[in-house]
Amino acid sequence: MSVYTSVSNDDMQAWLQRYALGELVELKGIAAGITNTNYFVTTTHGRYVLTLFEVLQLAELPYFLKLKSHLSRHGVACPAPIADHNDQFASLLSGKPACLVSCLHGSDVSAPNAAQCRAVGEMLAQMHLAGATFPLRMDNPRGPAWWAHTASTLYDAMPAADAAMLRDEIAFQASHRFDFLPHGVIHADLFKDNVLMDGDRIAGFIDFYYACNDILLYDIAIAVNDWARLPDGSIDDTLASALLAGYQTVRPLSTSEADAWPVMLRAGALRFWVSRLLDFYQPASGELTFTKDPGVFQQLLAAHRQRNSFWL
Ligand SMILES: Nc1ncnc2c1ncn2[C@@H]1O[C@H](COP(=O)(O)OP(=O)(O)OP(=O)(O)O)[C@@H](O)[C@H]1O
Ligand SMILES: N[C@@H](CCO)C(=O)O
Repeated sequence: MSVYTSVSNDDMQAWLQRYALGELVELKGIAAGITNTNYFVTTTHGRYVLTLFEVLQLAELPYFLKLKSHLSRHGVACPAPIADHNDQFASLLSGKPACLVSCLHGSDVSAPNAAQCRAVGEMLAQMHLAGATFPLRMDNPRGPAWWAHTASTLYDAMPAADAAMLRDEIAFQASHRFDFLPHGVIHADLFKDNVLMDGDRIAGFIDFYYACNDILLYDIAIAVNDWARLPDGSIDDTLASALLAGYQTVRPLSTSEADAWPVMLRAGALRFWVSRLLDFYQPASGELTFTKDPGVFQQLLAAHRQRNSFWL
């Protein structure tokens, strides 16, 4: 149960007075989720999701909440943050930065079908277009400088063959930069558990807390690496093609983007191999996150490195 911070009904009712949302009817902890504490909040006006941020600080939230607000205002399926009477999206509750967002009707899927992958691709492209008018900027905190530095702290702890592969891929990526490709706001973590589906329709993208400015194609690669990945670590070409086809109904890829695709898939796999290795070898103190298997992304990266033909 990921309710790390408890909120009493009295505290919630008092905090709700900051909003034009009526009176508290029910407060129910959400079991899913790893990083933050989430509750369903029912008031006399409707149903919302309360997030208490366990890691991010109050001052770090405006970029992410303003982005969600911008995207939602542009019709991208994602929760809309609710502003309080001070026109703020976040304030402290039970000692933690907290916000309320609209509640979506959907749930995440673990084994998506092609129609769902197509819908994800289409919505991702809509998000990329809508992001073009978002005025704030955020550098990618987990880009090439981060993975190179992080890997340097891990090599000694890793089996020699794995460390050699990691070194080799980091050198490969350093010699294949695509900074000339279209950039914009990317989600950067659009895994299956960060999309709520309502049948084959997207109810909403969630968890924008790695969103940043980076290469748009990289965002597609991250999504394909999770949405089309089979339990054995290989990529299902039908699902990958469906996601890319959906994307291209909205934003067709250029020849330069198509040429960069195999390298970008490797970059997406590398980024999550490194973050999972970091969690595995150097778990943060006061650990709230559950370690996910780094081997999955090493396996995927190895498959991408061996493959000669791709879907673009
Ligand atoms: N706006 C929303 N509408 C409906 N349900 C939501 C909404 N936001 C979150 N949820 C539900 O809460 C669960 C946990 O949310 P989320 O995955 O964002 O948790 P987290 O701990 O903040 O992030 P993570 O698990 O990625 O570290 C989701 O799987 C979903 O079931
Ligand atoms: N989606 C990430 C975790 C959150 O960043 C992973 O599966 O490693």
